[in-house]
Amino acid sequence: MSSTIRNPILIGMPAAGKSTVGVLLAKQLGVSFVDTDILIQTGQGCLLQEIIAEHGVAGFRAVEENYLLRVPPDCGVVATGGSAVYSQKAMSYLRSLGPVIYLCIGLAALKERLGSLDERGVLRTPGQSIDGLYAERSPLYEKYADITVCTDDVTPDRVVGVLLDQLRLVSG
Ligand SMILES: Nc1ncnc2c1ncn2[C@@H]1O[C@H](COP(=O)(O)OP(=O)(O)O)[C@@H](O)[C@H]1O
Ligand SMILES: O=C(O)C1=C[C@@H](OP(=O)(O)O)[C@@H](O)[C@H](O)C1
Ligand SMILES: [Mg+2]
Repeated sequence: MSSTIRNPILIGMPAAGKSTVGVLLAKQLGVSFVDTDILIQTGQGCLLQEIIAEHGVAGFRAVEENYLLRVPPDCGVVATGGSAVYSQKAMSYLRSLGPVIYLCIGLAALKERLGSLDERGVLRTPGQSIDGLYAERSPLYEKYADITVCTDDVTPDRVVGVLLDQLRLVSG
């Protein structure tokens, strides 16, 4: 790794930009990039939506936890799926690998970016609204965050710039 910054772990709501920003950040740092959604899909040999359809919300969480716990220690930047924070065990493990970065987004901007929750395969209880999901998850993202960066009205490149400044501050 080109600096003392170890394995930044990105968390946040679906469509906050974890996958988009993660790969750009990895390129800037000269390190690898892992998207845990891709780890799950390639490991299971099917799409996330298919896992959710077959095993339900609780089943998907169990599968996801298993893959999060197997993220290798020197993996570079990690983009998690939005539901990663439901596993305290997985979050404790990921926090041991590097700083956890919460990419936050306001509810209005999220609604514009997100589109259909079902098409994106977002985990939720039947009939749960975006507002309900946002209220349920925001405290979890805040609880695990070492660094929080807001992404409303900010381009992905600019988010990476802000993040690099913050990471250098915490890494000394
Ligand atoms: N900072 C940003 N500003 C505007 N659109 C963004 C930004 N970051 C990501 N996007 C767009 O939002 C969508 C979701 O991004 P993605 O990286 O897949 O989010 P996540 O991995 O958090 O679910 C994509 O269409 C992406 O191009
Ligand atoms: O928030 C969620 O419930 C989910 C987010 C997805 O990842 P992104 O956050 O990258 O969209 C993916 O892990 C899965 O479809 C569940
Ligand atoms: Mg993603």
